[in-house]
Amino acid sequence: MSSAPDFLILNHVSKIYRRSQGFLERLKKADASGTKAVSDVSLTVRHGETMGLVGESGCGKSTLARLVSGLMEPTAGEIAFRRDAAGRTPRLQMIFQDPYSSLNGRWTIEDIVAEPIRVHRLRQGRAAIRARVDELLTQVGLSPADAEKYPQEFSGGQRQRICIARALAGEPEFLILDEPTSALDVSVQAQILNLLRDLQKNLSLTSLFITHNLSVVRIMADRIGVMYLGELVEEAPSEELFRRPHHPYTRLLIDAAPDMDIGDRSLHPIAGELPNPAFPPRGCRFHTRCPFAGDVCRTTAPPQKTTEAGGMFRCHLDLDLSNASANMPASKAKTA
Ligand SMILES: Nc1ncnc2c1ncn2[C@@H]1O[C@H](COP(=O)(O)OP(=O)(O)OP(=O)(O)O)[C@@H](O)[C@H]1O
Repeated sequence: MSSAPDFLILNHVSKIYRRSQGFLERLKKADASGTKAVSDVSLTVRHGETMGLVGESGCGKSTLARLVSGLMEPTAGEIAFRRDAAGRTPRLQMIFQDPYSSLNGRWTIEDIVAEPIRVHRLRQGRAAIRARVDELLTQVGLSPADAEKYPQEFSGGQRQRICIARALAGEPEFLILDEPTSALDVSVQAQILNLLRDLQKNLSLTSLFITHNLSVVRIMADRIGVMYLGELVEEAPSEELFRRPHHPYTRLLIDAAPDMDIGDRSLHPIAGELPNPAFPPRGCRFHTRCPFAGDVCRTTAPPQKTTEAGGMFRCHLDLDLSNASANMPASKAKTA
């Protein structure tokens, strides 16, 4: 386990999106509390570490990212960053999925990348700012000559490089990456992931990396948290999570992940539908799709268990999922 100091701590964080109910919903006795997008999530990110967050669409990953970034307040729980001697929280930047909509088409690349430098007063004077823009463009694999151009003159991968340069321009200590390669072609995806990995190493950034694709997060993250219907169901050092997953959902995500080495593009879907997060199943939220679910899973929320490798999981069962696919309930359940 890393001995680095704690950088970010989430303590029993929840977020409910309230909504007004229609007449029919009241008749059906629908849950008035709204969508529980994030439910009682506790997590620690250490200094210099990349924490990956993975789960299917709708599991609450982006909501968690927005809570951590301060764009939204949690309904319950606390989010605390390590502060420096002056009591300041770390400078934070975000990189989003869609490099098309996140760049202003009327601004030149120079204006876009220079904006955080100006806002945070990181360089003084036009020449110094321009020199820094050139340096950043080079760092992300673009050319200083690109500074004069506009976003629409670039491909998706190049636009994501511009977004990365803009994020780095703010000299962040903490980076939130929300599906930064999901909108890109698979070959471009690999280039951007390589770039991000090099930057992480060279700039020793602490980051939260969000994706629905376990293959991607495996390349990027030191630790991985797996979310299902708003809950963190497993969390472990990356290699450990792949070597010995403890939660059936993690096993299914591993089986669903495309093989990045052979340029596989397809994420094989997981059987069964994700239930509506406004009405999560009783007991273990995953029981409706779990090939191992027993009676206790249908009635009682699973306890949180810790592993020898410094991970945690929430499952009533203690399954050996290291090899067998969870689609085939051949795994040995030691306890039920
Ligand atoms: N502003 C909102 N108002 C109401 N419900 C919302 C809002 N944003 C998200 N939700 C709901 O909260 C749940 C979690 O959404 P969230 O976007 O956090 O998940 P996600 O795992 O990031 O999925 P995706 O990858 O599709 O963005 C979903 O059921 C979603 O419909």
